Amino acid sequence: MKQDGKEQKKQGRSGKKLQLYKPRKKKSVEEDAAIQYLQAQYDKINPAEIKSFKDFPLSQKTLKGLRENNYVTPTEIQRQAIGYALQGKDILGAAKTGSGKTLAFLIPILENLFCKKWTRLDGVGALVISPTRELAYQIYEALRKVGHLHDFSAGLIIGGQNLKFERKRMDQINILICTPGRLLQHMDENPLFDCSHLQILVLDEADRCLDMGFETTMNAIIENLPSERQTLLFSATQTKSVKDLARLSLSFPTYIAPHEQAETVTPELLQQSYIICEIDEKIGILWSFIKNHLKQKVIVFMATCKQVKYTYELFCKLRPGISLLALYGTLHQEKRERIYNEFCRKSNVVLFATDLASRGLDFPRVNWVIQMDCPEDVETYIHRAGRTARGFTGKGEGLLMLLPHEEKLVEDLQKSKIPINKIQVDPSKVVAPQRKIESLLSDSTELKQSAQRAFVSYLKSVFLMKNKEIFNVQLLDTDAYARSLGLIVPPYIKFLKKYQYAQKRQSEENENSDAIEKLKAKTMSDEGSDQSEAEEEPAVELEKKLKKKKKKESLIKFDFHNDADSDEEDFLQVKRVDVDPGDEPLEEVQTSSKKKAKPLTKAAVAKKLLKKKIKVNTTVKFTEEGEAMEDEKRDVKSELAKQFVNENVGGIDIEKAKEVLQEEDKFDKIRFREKVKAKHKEQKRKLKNKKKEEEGEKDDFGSQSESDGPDLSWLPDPDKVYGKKDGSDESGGSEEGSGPEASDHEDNESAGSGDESDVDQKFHRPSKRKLVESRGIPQASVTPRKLKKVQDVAASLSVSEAEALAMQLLQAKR
Ligand SMILES: Nc1ncnc2c1ncn2[C@@H]1O[C@H](COP(=O)(O)OP(=O)(O)OP(=O)(O)O)[C@@H](O)[C@H]1O
Repeated sequence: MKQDGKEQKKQGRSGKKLQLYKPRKKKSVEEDAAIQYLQAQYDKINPAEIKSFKDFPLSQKTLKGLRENNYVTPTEIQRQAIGYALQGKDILGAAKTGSGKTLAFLIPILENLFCKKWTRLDGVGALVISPTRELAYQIYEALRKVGHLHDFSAGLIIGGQNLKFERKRMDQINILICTPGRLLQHMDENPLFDCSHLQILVLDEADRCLDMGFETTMNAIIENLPSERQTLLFSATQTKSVKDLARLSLSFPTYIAPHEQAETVTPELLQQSYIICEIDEKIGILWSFIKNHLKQKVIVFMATCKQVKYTYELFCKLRPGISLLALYGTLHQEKRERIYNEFCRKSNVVLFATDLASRGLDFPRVNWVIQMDCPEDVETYIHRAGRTARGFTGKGEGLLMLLPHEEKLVEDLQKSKIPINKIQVDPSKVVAPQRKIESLLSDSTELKQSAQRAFVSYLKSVFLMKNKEIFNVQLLDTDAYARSLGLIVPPYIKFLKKYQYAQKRQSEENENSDAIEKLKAKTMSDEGSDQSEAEEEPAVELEKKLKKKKKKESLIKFDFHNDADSDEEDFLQVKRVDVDPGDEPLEEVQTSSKKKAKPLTKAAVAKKLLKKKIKVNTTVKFTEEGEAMEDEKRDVKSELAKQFVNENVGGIDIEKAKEVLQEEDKFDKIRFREKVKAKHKEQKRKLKNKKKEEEGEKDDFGSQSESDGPDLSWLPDPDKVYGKKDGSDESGGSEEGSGPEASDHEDNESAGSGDESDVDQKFHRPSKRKLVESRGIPQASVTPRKLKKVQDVAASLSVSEAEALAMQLLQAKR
């Protein structure tokens, strides 16, 4: 059927072809004859009889191409697979790494298209899909070398290249080598892309192409391909999954695994060993290894791009004395190609790489493969290790670094027929450039950030691994790992904290549900006896409470969009899950979201204080106007203390501090004495005021101030006029006149004197001293203001009035 469709197509275009191309009648007759002969031989192929490529019924162009590249004797997989492939069978090919699987599918492709007289105008006849760009490039190069004598056009369609350029040429390509993503892009977007006449589909590293990572892409690609085609699957770790094979709709595939009965699944000349070390020893061991293998070609595999990037940057700065290269997925395509070619070319070089370089890449003469981080599974180990000891005679060594709890992997390796031996590291030969790394990091923020990223990405990769028996992030000494990378302060591992928190919650929930179960069980067992309803309540109640708690918790779930590894800031979003909004108040959510706000650490507080230049443990008092008052106690007075404060040196000099305190003590004593004096003065003043007040209350004239009321100092001194009554009057001063007796008399007087008594009460009673002064003391000694008052009052009263007033006063006194 395939053949028929092809023939029809060719006939339909034949007229056009003759006009465009030179007639090649003679040549085509010869070719037809050759093709017929070859095709007739296909059924007779016996792999056991094949000694060289010549023994296969191959076209002269292919044989010449092989010869030119020194391919004379086919490898085991080539011997067994090529015959079946030429017969048009679907193949599942599994063979050790470096055993020549590439030629095992390239030769059948060339022969298939040759026999079908495929031309440029026939479009895509063969499709080879590879999981990585580098591998696709390598296959393309191998095809160009072996198939250059054929007239087919070949194209490499991988990501990171010029899409427009590829688009225009897609309709002219006969053999297409591609990666899944880019192929699907052309299938979806490029109207010129047509693979409806595809003859052969090849999946190199088939198990990888069909695994979870490429599942949807591959499914979409397969849907676009004609179902009538030959399919060849090759890998060192071939899939036998019925599901995978069903996806590809293989028709009775032939399983070819020449090494299935072999003692080992890895190349015979590959010497494999492993060491057990602590996580913080890895960098030192790697550094020492490189320093001891300066004349070798080494590949170092790590778990993540960020680790590769950091180790490369760090080791470049440490200058080990050998070329260093790094190959990982996030590099620009051009750079990836340059590094790939450079590593192929050089002989004394170290390549740090991710698993991007673990499959299929055929770097020549690699001496060592170091697996610095535990491989995900046995398959990954096989592919990584297989980058050395390739081809017929290739030798090589592999070293696997494992953490103590990762040693379980060795059992799996040995079960999978991988001969691996444990070796010990000679500690005397391990020199970790720890100090140098730390100083490099302190000098370069970029390098430090790179280290932080490497740290987090490694932990995350461990966390995401499926095999939890081997990969357990909880068992890692993260602080030690951070230190080994040169990070004195280990970065915050957000995703891990989140996970630990979730786990804690889970265990709490489990405990609670256990408690419920126990209570329920108890209730059930007691049911036979006299069990009241009230006694059943605890289990039910507890369950209800837990349900309520769960509901509350579901309200306050947060969605951390950007995870630990992301360099962006946190973005918190409240996510309400399966909750009836009527059940719980909104406040609940809000308060909880506040609680979830970033915790204020002591370090953060200290930073804030430093930034705002706030002195801790100090009290600042403010006036009512809001002005800061100086704290006298904290003011230093002595010169020595001032000097001490200004020096502001870290640490405490006890002796000097003592001297300063003694000096300050003197000033403190003076200050204290002054304070006591002031206090006494104040007390005296208060007492005086109090007395004055009391006096004022009892005073007939209602005023204590000498200046306030009318001054009657001009009146004659009653003592002088009437003689002294007793000695106490004089000694008591002005206050003596306001005794209890006087007040009694005043009361009586006021009762009988009518208006006059009212007038009396308005005037201040002058002190005896003033009365004396107004008479005897020269006027110059009286203050001008008082003098004026005296004059004013004197002027306002007539002599008789004044005398009457004086008499009244004297009577009252008596
Ligand atoms: N018949 C041969 N004679 C000599 N050298 C060969 C032959 N076939 C392949 N080689 C060489 O062996 C090396 C490994 O071949 P190839 O890359 O095809 O191995 P592979 O089985 O695909 O390995 P992997 O599983 O790692 O992809 C290549 O350098 C290739 O040139």
